[in-house]
Amino acid sequence: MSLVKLTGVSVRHNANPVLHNVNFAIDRGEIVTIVGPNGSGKSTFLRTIIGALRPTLGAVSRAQGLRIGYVPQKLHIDPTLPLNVRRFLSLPHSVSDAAAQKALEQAGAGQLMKRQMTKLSGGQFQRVLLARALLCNPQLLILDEATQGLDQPGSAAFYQQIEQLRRDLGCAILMVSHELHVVMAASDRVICLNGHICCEGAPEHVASAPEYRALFGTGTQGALALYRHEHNHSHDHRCGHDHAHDPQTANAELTGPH
Ligand SMILES: Nc1ncnc2c1ncn2[C@@H]1O[C@H](COP(=O)(O)OP(=O)(O)OP(=O)(O)O)[C@@H](O)[C@H]1O
Repeated sequence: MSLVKLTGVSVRHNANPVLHNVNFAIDRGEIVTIVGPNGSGKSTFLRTIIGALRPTLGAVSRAQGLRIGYVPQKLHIDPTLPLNVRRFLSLPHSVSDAAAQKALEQAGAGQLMKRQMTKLSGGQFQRVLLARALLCNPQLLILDEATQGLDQPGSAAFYQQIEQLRRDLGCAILMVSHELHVVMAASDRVICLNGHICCEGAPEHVASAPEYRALFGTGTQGALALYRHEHNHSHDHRCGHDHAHDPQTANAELTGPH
């Protein structure tokens, strides 16, 4: 059974339709990335999955007792507030030193326990948010533009950490990102959202889909290939070559264009 399943889900904000007839499921251990232009409903989609928003039509089902870890798009911390990482991880629920340290290590931030939150770099801050999401030992980890503001090497390192987490913890990962060239290489499946699911499939397939190209142009595919090439050299667990790309085959394998 899927961890979360959306069937015919539509969502309105006030009277405005934001999501229309969305069908989606994520299984254990999968990494799924949502891409889409600004205002296309990505955050609304994630908030519906978490249960923070109710669909106006359709149904959301979750595996019983599902544990979800959520890394938000932004988190503002009052710069005048003295708050170190250890105390931050105990908000709102107190956690042990051992649990806090373990979560930080899983997030690649094992040295940050005593640091002030407001003194962290952008990349360190995101890793602490990730550690906080890991405290519940999630079966599904959800990240909303988690690398906003990081430079490209910082983003690439962050997403490699995500892949490592999937290997170590076996959790499924659902993330939103604009950084297609970095994120797509780490994803099993990419969904292109623009109020509805325009197209979905393996990263290379979506990158060549007409619906995707209409929204994002054609420029990202070269960057994707470049990233994948570099990525393979630094990680010998992946296959060491790129697969020849045939747009016609790719399009044939896409599901659900509307
Ligand atoms: N709480 C709200 N009340 C009213 N309208 C909202 C609310 N939240 C979002 N919207 C509207 O719903 C639409 C989709 O917003 P959403 O934040 O889901 O898009 P997004 O794809 O995540 O955007 P971005 O890439 O800019 O973060 C937008 O038009 C937005 O203005």
